[in-house]
Amino acid sequence: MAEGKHLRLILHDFLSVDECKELEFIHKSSSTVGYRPNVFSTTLSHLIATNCPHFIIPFVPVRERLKEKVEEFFGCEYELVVEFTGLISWSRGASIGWHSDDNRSYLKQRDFTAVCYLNSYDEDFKGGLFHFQDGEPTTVVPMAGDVVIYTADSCNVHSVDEIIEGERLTLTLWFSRDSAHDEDAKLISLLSENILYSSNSVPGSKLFPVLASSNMYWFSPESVSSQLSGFDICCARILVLGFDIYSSKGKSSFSDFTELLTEPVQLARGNELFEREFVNILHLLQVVQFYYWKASELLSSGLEVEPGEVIQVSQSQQEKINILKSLVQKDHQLPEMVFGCVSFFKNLKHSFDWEKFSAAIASWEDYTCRLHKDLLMSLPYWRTQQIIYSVQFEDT
Ligand SMILES: O=C(O)CCC(=O)C(=O)O
Ligand SMILES: [Fe+2]
Repeated sequence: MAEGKHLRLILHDFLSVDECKELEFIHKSSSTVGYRPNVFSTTLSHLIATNCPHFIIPFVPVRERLKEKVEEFFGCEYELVVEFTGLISWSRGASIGWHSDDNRSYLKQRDFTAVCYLNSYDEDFKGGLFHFQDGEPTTVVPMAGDVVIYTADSCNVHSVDEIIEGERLTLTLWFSRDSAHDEDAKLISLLSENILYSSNSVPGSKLFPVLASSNMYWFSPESVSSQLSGFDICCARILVLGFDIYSSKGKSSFSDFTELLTEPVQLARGNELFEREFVNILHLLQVVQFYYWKASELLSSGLEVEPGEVIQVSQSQQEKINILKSLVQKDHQLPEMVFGCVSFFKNLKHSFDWEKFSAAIASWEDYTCRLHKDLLMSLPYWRTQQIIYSVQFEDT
């Protein structure tokens, strides 16, 4: 049992670089606008709701190791349940003042907190230092792979400085002694519904994401909460990387852009249009984010790649691209201010390659199929044990 009043633990390099990057990929392709201004989040139940239950697989070993650490440090082996797991990112303007994590009546079940940093102070974002009000250490500098663990009560009052630039990303978990707040039980029940009553039960079936309601993706600047300002975050994450989005649908259906994004879309860059269609904007976003996650190894993956045809954007296609752009972002500077980190995007814009992008499509399919297979094999064990854990299979 740890000593002292301010029970806290800081572990360096608890997560590997690969684990951080994979979770970053999941967040950047699945997040919704969060519970506070300039905050975005990805919960596990949201992944299930948007037909991406397989994205839960990369969380499993990390959750397991964190729970073990917390139980060991606080001397409560086998007593805790995970109450909440989420990827949370904060962009420019986000901050939180002094608080403890159980400071609302509906949060009293929270006993312990673990915050894993998935990217780094100064490199990926500016601002965003973490402070404890009392005791040592007073300041934690977020660095990718590090984790800070503390009691959720008033012994560990803390705050986070305002983000000045970039997007600060964490994997945050809360643990509880109260089994009525067990996240696993809820997730297993949602997973069972998702898998058992859909075509997702077929191994190798293609898993395409399904969009949640459009307001979950609409970012509004603080104080203005209408569709007169702001932007769609799925589109914006693609546009800030220097791409354009094309939908072949006629102008008449542009009146409701949200409908448009649930239908097939294509990717353009400069005056080039990639001919292959994606089933919806989330599918396109996943592949684009996958490209940037895996860029350095894509052409050596050994997968058979069907090269996508690239054609010149015609004038009428360009018009549709422009109309769509003006619908999904009311203010052109805002997305770059929210998601941008100037030096990073400058480098990205120069190194894009369509051949690699075709490889990313094949590699993304392979990746999702592997996760899906893992999920289908694990779920029966999870259902029996009522716990989400890493099941060891002989051939994997
Ligand atoms: O992200 C962090 O460093 C801590 C965030 C926090 O205090 C909270 O979400 O309650
Ligand atoms: Fe907190």
